[in-house]
Amino acid sequence: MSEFLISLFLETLFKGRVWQKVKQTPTMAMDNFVREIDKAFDAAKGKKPEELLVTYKGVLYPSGMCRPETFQALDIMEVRKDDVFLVAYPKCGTNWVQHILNDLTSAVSNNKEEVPPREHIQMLEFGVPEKFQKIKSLPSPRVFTTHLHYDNIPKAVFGTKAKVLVVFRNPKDAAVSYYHFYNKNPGLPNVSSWDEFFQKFMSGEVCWSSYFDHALAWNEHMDEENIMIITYEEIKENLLGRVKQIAEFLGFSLPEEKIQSIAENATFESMSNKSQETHGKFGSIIFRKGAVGDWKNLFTEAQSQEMDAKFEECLAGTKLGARLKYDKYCKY
Ligand SMILES: Nc1ncnc2c1ncn2[C@@H]1O[C@H](COP(=O)(O)OS(=O)(=O)O)[C@@H](OP(=O)(O)O)[C@H]1O
Repeated sequence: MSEFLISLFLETLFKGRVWQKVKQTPTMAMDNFVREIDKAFDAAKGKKPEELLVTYKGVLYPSGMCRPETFQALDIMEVRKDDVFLVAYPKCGTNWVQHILNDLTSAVSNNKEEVPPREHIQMLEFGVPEKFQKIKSLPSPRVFTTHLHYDNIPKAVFGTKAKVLVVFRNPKDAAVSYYHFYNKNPGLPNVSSWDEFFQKFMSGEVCWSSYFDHALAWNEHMDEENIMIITYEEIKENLLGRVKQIAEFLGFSLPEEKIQSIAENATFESMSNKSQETHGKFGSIIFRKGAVGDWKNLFTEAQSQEMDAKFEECLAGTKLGARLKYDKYCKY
């Protein structure tokens, strides 16, 4: 089949006119995904800063990716008990852990040759509402990702036995990563300086709202059945061990060599080397540095103290606060 016919076919598929079980190679699915992100990237370039954001139920979102109709359709999404949900505040390691989950679920999937173009639709709040129709025919186990606050995740997710993996990162590195993302991503309005962004981050005037509100909500739910919390720093400390732990949480039994190869494919080096292929123009924006402690290059002493005080006020003495190892990762 010519490239033109393949793209026409996938385009039709994505628009919802045809949706059946389709045998695609991973490369076909990925190429289509990359085309879609590149399109979104180029479309955002012509927009005015005020057109780049949309507010839904009091929370800011990038208008190029999120629309009210999709949030409404998401509220009534059908959830399966073997679905896997990855929840992460922006810049806490979403793409990293999504990659691990995709590899783990592919490894246990019986229909390995059928690779649905799931990358289009994995992020719950992105894209068109029609995608929820397509989602219905995806084979299990399906993997979904979201940056949404606990309160905005469909209740059905917690009403089933679906597994929920929640990723957090220390707030100082998350803020720095988010700052660079705001400035390099044409889909978000530029901020004039780190100082300006720091204040926005602290007050929650950023897309998906306040880091601290997200953390406080998860602190209340982290011990519930089918919920597992993991931190960026824990994965960084021991990638192989964490891949194993995630596989156990999902109830997957895989050979040691498979776990090892999934971990090898999930190193920052491996993912950033392939990022052009996997994420198109967003590749170099998402896979920036992949380090712990980059905050020391931007935070002033006063900003560091302000963050320390906020952490003390919100999360010190909490279970999630302890897991974040604030003193180890956020102090000089
Ligand atoms: N494999 C691997 N190892 C280590 N670090 C990694 C990896 N993959 C992504 N990253 C880093 O995660 C940061 C991006 O976070 P997200 O994927 O959550 O971003 S997004 O909100 O979905 O845009 C971003 O962090 P910064 O480099 O600090 O900006 C990425 O570099």
